[in-house]
Amino acid sequence: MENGHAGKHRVAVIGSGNWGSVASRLLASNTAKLPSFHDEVRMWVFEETLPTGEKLSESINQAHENCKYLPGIKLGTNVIADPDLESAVKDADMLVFVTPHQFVEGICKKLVGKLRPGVEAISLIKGMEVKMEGPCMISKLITNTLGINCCVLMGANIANEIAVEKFSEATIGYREDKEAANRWAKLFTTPYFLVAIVEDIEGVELCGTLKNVVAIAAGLVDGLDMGNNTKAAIMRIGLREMRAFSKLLFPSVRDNTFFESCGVADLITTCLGGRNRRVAEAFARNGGKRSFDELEAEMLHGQKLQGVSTAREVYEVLTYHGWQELFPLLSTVHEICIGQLPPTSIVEYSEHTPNLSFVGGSTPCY
Ligand SMILES: NC(=O)c1ccc[n+]([C@@H]2O[C@H](COP(=O)([O-])OP(=O)(O)OC[C@H]3O[C@@H](n4cnc5c(N)ncnc54)[C@H](O)[C@@H]3O)[C@@H](O)[C@H]2O)c1
Ligand SMILES: O=P(O)(O)OC[C@H](O)CO
Repeated sequence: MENGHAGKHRVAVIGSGNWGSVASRLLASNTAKLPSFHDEVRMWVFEETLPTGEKLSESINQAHENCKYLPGIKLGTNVIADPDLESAVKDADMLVFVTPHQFVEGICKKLVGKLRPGVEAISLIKGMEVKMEGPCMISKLITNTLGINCCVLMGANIANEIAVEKFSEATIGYREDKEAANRWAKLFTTPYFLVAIVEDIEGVELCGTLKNVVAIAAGLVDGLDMGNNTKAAIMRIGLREMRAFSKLLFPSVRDNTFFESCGVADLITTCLGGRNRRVAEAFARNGGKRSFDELEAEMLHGQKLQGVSTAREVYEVLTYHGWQELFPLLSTVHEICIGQLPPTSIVEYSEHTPNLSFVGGSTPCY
């Protein structure tokens, strides 16, 4: 990879929410130490005005802290907030995408023709888009729009825990270019953040995407006070549907990927401590009478859920293929989110759960 900066790579982070800020902090701690990287990490900020009247980007650069999305944590003096997307990426040869998935397509369109030649990307975004042609993973959207290689990094990574350097693992998914994956792993690895690489980009990205739908289901059972056994059942059925759905979309997806941090570990941490779970619990406690949008705004103060929109996107794919009955958990979550079913339905479908063992097994049924 040619970087044109006297051998040093320049990193830019596109996104400055909760995980975007933590990822910038982690990367900046490494770029300051590693000789093959330029110290500065430029972080694109979707600009907003704080209640004090100050601009968020100015506040970050003054206090070295993102007081809205990661209060109380110093990011490092080498994290530079930049509200101008074009200027944030102009010198970078390593781009980290970490915005809520619903914004990435618009961002990519703005970046067309603005990147340095040979730039590489990684997506930390958990989500997908559904197009006329079918589902499109975010890494593919980045590659298709910008014509650049894009790996993914997913895992059991609740940002607030990584912000205070509690031990976590993560998984980088790549397609063919192992050297690029290793470069990203070097940039992300710290003693408290251990990264493995896996040649299964779709498997890794679908794990990170689909677990958010299962987390909504886990939150619903918490809100219904169903207890740990029910939640464990939801997680087991959810994992099984995640694997089956992934393999139907991409037969190359590997079973082993579900045993990496991006798979079972992320599913567990999200169903125990994530935002999707928390808001879904409140939704069930309110008997489904207050919408997810309303609860998200009230509880997350600008942070975004990915599970509700992902449930809708997955449902579109299931409906298109006539697969709803094969994926009762994934389908039911969407039907509850849009108010078509009550929250209690989350445990009512399970007796009809079909046998999904055919997917990737010896008895294909279609
Ligand atoms: N927070 C976590 O613990 C965590 C961990 C792993 C992965 N992720 C994933 O990372 C991605 C980003 O999440 P996050 O936690 O950094 O964000 P967030 O939910 O904390 O913050 C929302 C972000 O969206 C920005 N935004 C609002 N409107 C926008 C617009 N119109 N255009 C562009 N940006 C806009 C806000 O400025 C803010 O930076 C998501 O896909 C999420 O699933 C999050
Ligand atoms: O808080 P959530 O539900 O968006 O989940 C955060 C991360 O994806 C956990 O790995």
